[in-house]
Amino acid sequence: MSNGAAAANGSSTPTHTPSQRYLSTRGEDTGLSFEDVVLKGLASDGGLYIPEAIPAAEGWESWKDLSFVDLAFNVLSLYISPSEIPADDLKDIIRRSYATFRSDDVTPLIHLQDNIHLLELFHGPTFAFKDVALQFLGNLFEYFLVRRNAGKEGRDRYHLTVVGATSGDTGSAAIYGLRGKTDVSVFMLHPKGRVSPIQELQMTTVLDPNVHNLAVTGNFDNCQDIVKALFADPDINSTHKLGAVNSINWARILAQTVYYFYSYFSLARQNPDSFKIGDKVRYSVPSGNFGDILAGYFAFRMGLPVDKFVIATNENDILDRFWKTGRYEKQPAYGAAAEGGLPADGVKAHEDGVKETLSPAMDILVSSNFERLLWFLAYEFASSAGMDDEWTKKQAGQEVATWLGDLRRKGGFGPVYRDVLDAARRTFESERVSDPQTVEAIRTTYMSVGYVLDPHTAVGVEAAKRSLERAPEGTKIVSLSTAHPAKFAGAVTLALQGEEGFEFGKKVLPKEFVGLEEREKRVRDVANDWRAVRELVREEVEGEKTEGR
Ligand SMILES: Cc1ncc(COP(=O)(O)O)c(C=O)c1O
Ligand SMILES: N[C@@H](CCOP(=O)(O)O)C(=O)O
Repeated sequence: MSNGAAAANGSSTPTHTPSQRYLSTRGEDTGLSFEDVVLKGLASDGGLYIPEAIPAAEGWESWKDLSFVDLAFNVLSLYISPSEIPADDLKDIIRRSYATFRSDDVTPLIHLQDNIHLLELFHGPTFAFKDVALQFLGNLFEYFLVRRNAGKEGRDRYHLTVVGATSGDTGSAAIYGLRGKTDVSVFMLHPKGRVSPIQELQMTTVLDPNVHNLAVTGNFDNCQDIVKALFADPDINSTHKLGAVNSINWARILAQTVYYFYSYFSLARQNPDSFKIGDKVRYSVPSGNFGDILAGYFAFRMGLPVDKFVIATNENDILDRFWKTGRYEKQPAYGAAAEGGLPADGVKAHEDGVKETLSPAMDILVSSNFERLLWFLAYEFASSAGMDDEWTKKQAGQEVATWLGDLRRKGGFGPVYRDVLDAARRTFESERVSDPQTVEAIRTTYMSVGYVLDPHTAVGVEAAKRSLERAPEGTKIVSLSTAHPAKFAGAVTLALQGEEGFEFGKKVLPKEFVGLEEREKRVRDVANDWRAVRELVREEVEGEKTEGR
């Protein structure tokens, strides 16, 4: 499969290159514009949007000294036609999105130890990597809505009803990206009692009238399923324009692609003697919904020299099991949980199969973005038949629809064809990191270099170390640091309590989090029932529209 995999297919958007037109992974929606897919979020056939072709980043080497904002403009313009967003407007959206970050580098790279560098992605407003995409997406929604609503009044205005699911971080990042914006209501579903106390406070202390926090009796996957059920419901879709902030929204993946390029150039700048532009780098990515690592895959397919992506999972290890067995199954047929009862490392497994770990944002049973990778793997497999591009794409869409149908009906699919698995293994490898190993990674990192890792980042660092043991001598790895440690006080304190010089309040806690628990909160409990959520959404949006917001 080449970088510019597609030829133009006679789509309805002739001013767009193939990488600026979008199709659904399940094959039924094609030829959509960037604005269409950003506002729709999820395709009507239940699939996720992907560009019809991955563009080659021609001359990417010359981007090496660009600021984050200028680099972002170069990357994003390959996927967004200037006929949709003129260049100056896109530059302005990007500039405003990253002006809210506490670091001039936006996503600074630091040397951790040996050949491991950390890509710090938590310098945005909510101290999590999600801000990189959600600050941008919030401004993008606003841009499209202002344009659509020019000269319109009252009920003629396009009102976006954002519904999202969070295991902790997407929620606050989306809320901070959208709070107070005109013509948008935000409904954020989190699993009640299964996000960290700081994460919960970050969401529930935002009192803007357009923000609604819903605590669902259930797990993250139940929240994600409710969101998908709402998108699939013709009833609410005819009365409300639903919008997505989860990584099912293509703009989330696209914005995250930028920091793979940026970190690559930072690595070259910081290591002039041992890493040159053109050398291959390895990335370790703490993974749950597979969005962050998929953004890296796009950067790689655009031409960034990457030797491997390491998928780092916690004990909710559906991805790790896929890479080991070729089977994608909610319930493991092998490994700790299959050995009967609680696994040896003592993690609590809920009846629903999701384990409650020290890295709760990754407590996810089914990784929604894996579907996008599956499409590219299926496309590559189908292209060996030597048919034309239209046939090949159709075939890929059908294959994905069959796999996802089996996942829904039978709880899993696979083993996939050997060639598909081999292709997945050429670009990715995987590691599963248990809670005790996570604690140990936080402790040993602190003891050796004095750096405090958050538990998700620790999963990535532990996987990075294991991967380097297999890698060719001198390989450099960038491990993604996806959240600030202060968001996960329990895990960090468990690992570091009593260690010399460690004091959570002084060493870890940023001033922005002090006093959060004293603030007023707003949250509603809801059952794990998508119809009940639908009625609540209707009621609230009606109220907002009546008040003219
Ligand atoms: C802190 C943190 N790390 C890692 C992840 C996993 O990222 P992804 O879901 O994109 O795989 C998440 C949640 O998405 C997260 O919040
Ligand atoms: N870990 C996420 C779960 C939602 O994933 P998303 O990237 O698809 O929004 C979270 O913290 O909410």
